[in-house]
Amino acid sequence: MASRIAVISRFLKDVWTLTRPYWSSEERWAARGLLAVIVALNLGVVFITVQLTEVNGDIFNALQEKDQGAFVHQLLLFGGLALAYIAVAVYRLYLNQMLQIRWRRWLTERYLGDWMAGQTYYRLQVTGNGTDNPDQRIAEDLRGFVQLTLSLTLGFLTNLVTLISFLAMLWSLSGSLTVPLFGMEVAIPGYMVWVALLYAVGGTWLAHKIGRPLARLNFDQQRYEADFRFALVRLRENAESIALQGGEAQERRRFTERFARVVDNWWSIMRTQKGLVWFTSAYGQVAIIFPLLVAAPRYFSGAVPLGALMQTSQAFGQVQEALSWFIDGYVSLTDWHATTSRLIGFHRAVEELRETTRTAPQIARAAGPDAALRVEDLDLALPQDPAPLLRADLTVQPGERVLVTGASGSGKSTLFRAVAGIWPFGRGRVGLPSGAEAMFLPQKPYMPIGSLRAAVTYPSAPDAFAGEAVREALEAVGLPALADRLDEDDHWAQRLSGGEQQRVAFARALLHKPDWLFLDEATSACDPETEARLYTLLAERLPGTTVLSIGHRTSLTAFHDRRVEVRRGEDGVGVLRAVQEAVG
Ligand SMILES: Nc1ncnc2c1ncn2[C@@H]1O[C@H](COP(=O)(O)OP(=O)(O)OP(=O)(O)O)[C@@H](O)[C@H]1O
Repeated sequence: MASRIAVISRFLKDVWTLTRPYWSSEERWAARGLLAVIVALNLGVVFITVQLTEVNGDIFNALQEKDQGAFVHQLLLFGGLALAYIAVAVYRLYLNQMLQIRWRRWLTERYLGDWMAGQTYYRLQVTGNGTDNPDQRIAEDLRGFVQLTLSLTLGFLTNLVTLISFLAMLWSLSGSLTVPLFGMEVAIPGYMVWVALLYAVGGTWLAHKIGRPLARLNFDQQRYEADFRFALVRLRENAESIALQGGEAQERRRFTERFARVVDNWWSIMRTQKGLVWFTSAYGQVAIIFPLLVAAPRYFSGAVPLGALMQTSQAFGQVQEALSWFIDGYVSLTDWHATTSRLIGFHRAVEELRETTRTAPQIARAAGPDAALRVEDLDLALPQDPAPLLRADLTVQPGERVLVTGASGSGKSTLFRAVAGIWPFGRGRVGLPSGAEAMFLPQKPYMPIGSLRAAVTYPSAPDAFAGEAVREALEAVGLPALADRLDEDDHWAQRLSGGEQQRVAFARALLHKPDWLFLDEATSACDPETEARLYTLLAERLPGTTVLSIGHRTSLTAFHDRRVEVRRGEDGVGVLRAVQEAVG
């Protein structure tokens, strides 16, 4: 019990951690004002429903009495109330949705900010610390959290007020019932209240018993559908590799397996729902007659008029509905709990990452006294393993062209990541001169989806360079045919060949004219002539740019002033050493 309380209080704390920031943000007054209006409208709906029920009773009384004047009067009253109800119901939903989107927009901005700041998105991925699918957290869970938090809290308030109002109405309508018990006459005051409570609690309990597996089954269904969809997306993303290797049979088997789970689970949902609908339909039908049946004796005895009978029946229905909300609410609560837990997991992972970034030993970034790149006493490590992967000491003077070589997996790309400042794992110092413009060209350049112009000018905006300059850069790297397609939208990563994508990246470098250019096997997909042409272009067009390349081909040495190589030291750790050879 104590541990259960601890779990609940921890969960509520988590909810508070997620909820508080918006309600105390710069938007707080607008948000609180909007919430106050929505609460008032919700209470307004309950109030008007109570009034409507009473007018409804009076209409039947007028009918019974054949009092046409009173009948018309009550009808007009009913019409006025119904109009008010419609207006309140419309704005209750409209303002609720307005608050949802404002809150969600604020939270999304904040989560996106946290995710992008300090390359958190990258570090979370390389450290792999338990936050799967951050995209789902930001796109779906934030929406779910906002929607469920509002619907649960407002639902709680509205149903509580409805329950109290209609219980009071039922109490005043039902009078007391006298039942013979052990030869005595026992009076049960407000007996309809007890009957309604029994009926609602009993019925909902039975529905809960029959439909209980549904919560789990629905949860599983979402997961199986997502797994199936993900397998299809993987095929689309890796279409070429799979087609080349003839992996269709394997993939097809995977699809069939995953889809079979979707179908199996669906059958279980169907069976459970069938049982539930048998019950709920019967329960719903009986609910129309049941209160009439129970209250009828007092009507026939003349104790209450027809209107009171009808009003009793309506109030009974409202009580039953409100109570069912409380008992059924567990499904939404489970959903809310899962969503909140996923969001809080993401929030914690980001906080922890920030904390370790602040406190854990890591590679220091410090610009040296001059304009050189300095890598000093660097011990590169992996995120999960503090043992050194590569030791490096390197100074590169401005204007130099240096080639880095070494065995596959020896840590060359990781060294570049450290120089770029996105790899903090390890010790030592790395410093690029402050204010220097650096550009990194990886082996597989990123191609944003959109126009070719946007792909060539990336990471600057598409209009950052004159159209003529962009066209000229594409022609220079040997892609004249693309120069006329700058405004064509496409999935360029799939449309262009590997070598063409690498040439687009070179065109980027020509446009941006960085002071420092880092090339990580940036010409590996090009033929030797194209590679030579690209490096010659760099020398001609960017004579002042310092170049540091990673590459395996010996032909690359001709385009560099010197070469450094990663070699395995006596202790098995890679060490970066200068290679004495005539190059250039
Ligand atoms: N996020 C990571 N978590 C664990 N290990 C990693 C991670 N990133 C890289 N590694 C490992 O670090 C080692 C060095 O990788 P790196 O990419 O720097 O090698 P490389 O010298 O550039 O290789 P190649 O020449 O094949 O490109 C590899 O063994 C790789 O598996």
